[in-house]
Amino acid sequence: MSATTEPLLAARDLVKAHGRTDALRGASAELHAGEVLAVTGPSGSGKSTLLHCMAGILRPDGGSVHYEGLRLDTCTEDRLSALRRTDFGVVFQFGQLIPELTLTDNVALPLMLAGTSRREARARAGEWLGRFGVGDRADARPGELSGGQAQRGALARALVTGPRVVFADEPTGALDSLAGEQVMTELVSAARASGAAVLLVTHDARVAAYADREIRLADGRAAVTEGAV
Ligand SMILES: Nc1ncnc2c1ncn2[C@@H]1O[C@H](COP(=O)(O)OP(=O)(O)OP(=O)(O)O)[C@@H](O)[C@H]1O
Repeated sequence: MSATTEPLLAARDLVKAHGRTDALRGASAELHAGEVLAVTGPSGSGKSTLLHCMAGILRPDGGSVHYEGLRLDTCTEDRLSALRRTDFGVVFQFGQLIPELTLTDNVALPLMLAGTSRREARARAGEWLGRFGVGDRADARPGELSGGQAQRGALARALVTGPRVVFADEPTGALDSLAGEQVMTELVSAARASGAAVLLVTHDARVAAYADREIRLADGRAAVTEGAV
């Protein structure tokens, strides 16, 4: 990863308050194409807020977020929604699969929202579920799955559209350490195989060790110089 290439996604001097709490106070981060970047730091340091601002889920109060040529922090909701459907995938701590839908339909949904036919979307969902080792659970609903199986389904849902960036917020936070290691290994290898960059928020050094690079937040801004993990 050359430091001279333009970042794919760049947050600069972000400021964001939640009510009276200053969650970000001048946080900056750059994500390059194809890299896995860990954002670490203690509880409350602003990691999730930074991820949400960089994913266009939250609008910062100050600073900027650039994704390729686009200013995410000022672009329209419609443009942001379209981008989140096509270019971004998200995985959260508790998979957040839709409980009423089967695993296949959960994974097929982002494709269908992007205009793919149901039949084609379900076929591609099935391939991704197989790739993540949960093909045999395709017809199960989330409530019938183990935490690790549900999280693999969430990974499949995040990657099925071929995103350029996967945002993963404590993706192993609800899993035991073995399941967590498996999910991290699968996330990183699937992202590398498809060329997606990963912005990984974690407070766990073992999870951060899967990243190419780490930035550490403290009190809403970068605490130390960026460096290799
Ligand atoms: N929706 C909200 N409403 C009010 N305060 C919030 C909200 N979300 C976050 N905060 C506060 O903003 C600060 C930063 O929170 P954030 O979740 O970004 O930190 P974090 O580093 O991801 O923490 P954790 O590791 O505990 O998830 C914290 O003080 C938190 O309590």
